[in-house]
Amino acid sequence: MAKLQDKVVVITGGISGIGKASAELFNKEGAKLVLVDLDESKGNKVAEEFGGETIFVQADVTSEEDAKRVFDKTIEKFGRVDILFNNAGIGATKPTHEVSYAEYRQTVNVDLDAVFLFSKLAIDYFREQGSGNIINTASMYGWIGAAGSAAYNAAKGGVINLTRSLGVEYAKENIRVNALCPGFIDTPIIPAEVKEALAESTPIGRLGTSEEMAKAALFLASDDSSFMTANTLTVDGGFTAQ
Ligand SMILES: NC(=O)C1=CN([C@@H]2O[C@H](COP(=O)(O)OP(=O)(O)OC[C@H]3O[C@@H](n4cnc5c(N)ncnc54)[C@H](O)[C@@H]3O)[C@@H](O)[C@H]2O)C=CC1
Ligand SMILES: CC(=O)C(C)=O
Repeated sequence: MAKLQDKVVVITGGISGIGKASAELFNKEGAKLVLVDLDESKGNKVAEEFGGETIFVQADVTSEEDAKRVFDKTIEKFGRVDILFNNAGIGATKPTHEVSYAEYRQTVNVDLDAVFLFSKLAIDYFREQGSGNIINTASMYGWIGAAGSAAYNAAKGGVINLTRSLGVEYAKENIRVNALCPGFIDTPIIPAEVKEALAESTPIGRLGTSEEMAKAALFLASDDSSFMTANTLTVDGGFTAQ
């Protein structure tokens, strides 16, 4: 039996990197997908590759109006929503003294505030339905300090504790909330010129792949993790143990 048969899954940042690999795996496991991202033509192409049970909704995750439209389209097409994968994100690599307040706000807006916005809207449907599952892509940088990405790290730390708080708050309503905390993964968010150094700094000696993150996300999305909520899954090649 497929692990996500007929489950309706909304994946933000679903057309690149970790989100796209997860969409591919979830699709193989029988899910109906709503891919959410910024680039309309790329999004429609990716959705077409997946076939009839996938739609793409162009949206900026920081916009409340766009977020509401995502759920309206999801209900219009599939009649329900079972899983929300808050995965969209932007990196931020600059010394803090060079970061403007507007840049800080944008990082926190995409990487943290949007997770609250989408979760809140999903929870309304989940409470009505009597079940639901939220997966948030945080980061190992939510656990540790690292130079040059203070806003990003603050946002991801916030995602971890937002996850715990929502998980505790809605556990009795059959709504699970967990976070995936990847280490350095080979996706477009990592600048090409630092990949080798990041691989060397990782105990396993390489970057992780999007496909490896997708398998971890599938664990959180499926009943394989049925007793897990308000918690985190760190998949980092040993980085945070150093
Ligand atoms: N690649 C890595 O080493 C790590 C990535 N992460 C997190 O994984 C998540 C996925 O990132 P990757 O797959 O690595 O990068 P990616 O750049 O391949 O994917 C991120 C996606 O989010 C979308 N996105 C960005 N801003 C958006 C907005 N305002 N509205 C809608 N969509 C938006 C992008 O267009 C892109 O498709 C992010 O939350 C990132 O912070 C966490 C730890 C490590
Ligand atoms: C993007 C990135 O490098 C992490 C660790 O989140």
